[in-house]
Amino acid sequence: MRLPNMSTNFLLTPIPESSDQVISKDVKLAILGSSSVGKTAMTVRYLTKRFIGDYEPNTGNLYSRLVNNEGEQLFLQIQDTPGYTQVQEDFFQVMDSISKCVQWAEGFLLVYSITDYASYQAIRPLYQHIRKAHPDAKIPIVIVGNKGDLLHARQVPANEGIQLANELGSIFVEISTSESFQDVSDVFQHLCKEVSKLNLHCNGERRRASVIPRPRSPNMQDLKRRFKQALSSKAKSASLG
Ligand SMILES: Nc1nc2c(ncn2[C@@H]2O[C@H](COP(=O)(O)OP(=O)(O)OP(=O)(O)O)[C@@H](O)[C@H]2O)c(=O)[nH]1
Repeated sequence: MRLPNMSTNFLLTPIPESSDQVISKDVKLAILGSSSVGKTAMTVRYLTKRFIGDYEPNTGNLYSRLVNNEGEQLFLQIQDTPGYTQVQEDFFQVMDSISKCVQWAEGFLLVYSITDYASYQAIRPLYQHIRKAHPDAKIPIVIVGNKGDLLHARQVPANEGIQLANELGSIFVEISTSESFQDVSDVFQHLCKEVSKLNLHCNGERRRASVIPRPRSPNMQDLKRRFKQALSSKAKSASLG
């Protein structure tokens, strides 16, 4: 599903044309938070390993990638969402695209900057928005305190992040996107794993692996045997009648 009003930025690894295997799992993640907390930087860091300093304010890009998560191949889509502040002119438009994104995604990164207390305060309403949209589902959510390298400018103590996450029942991690690719990667990988587990659970069946073999052509021996069986039971019922 494409989200309306959102451009698509495909950092796409081509899907291999394997003869007898098809990719079976989609994982749809969304990254939400106030403006300038580092949502785009985090996403690009995860997908390219690089930290790129400056981005245009983002209006909502969808990134797609094939990833390997603990041996399981996933078709990962990450929706980067526009940052919002409650005073901005296009607040309702932004909230509308965030709402669509919240409906669409299966796992969420809620990001604030440790240097911006208001961005921390935006996490709870975003969290409630997600819970409202998915009242019955145990949607995986990770709260991320980003810009952990800017300790001199810290406005949000780490224990406030921990406290909020405990209260909301989600996972919390403080990271620096600029300093650690590994930390960023761990967050995304964790969320992929949780969504993938949940999908298994929700489908009510254990899918054997991330790849499902294409159906094979019918077994001729088996067809002949069943045909014979059908003929003999017909013959029996004719002789009885
Ligand atoms: N020092 C430091 N700067 C960071 C970090 N992560 C992001 N930034 C910087 O923060 C600024 C905002 O980053 P973006 O990724 O554009 O933030 P965003 O949340 O996508 O912002 P919007 O597009 O407005 O929603 C950029 O100048 C980044 O270089 C970090 O971990 N440390």
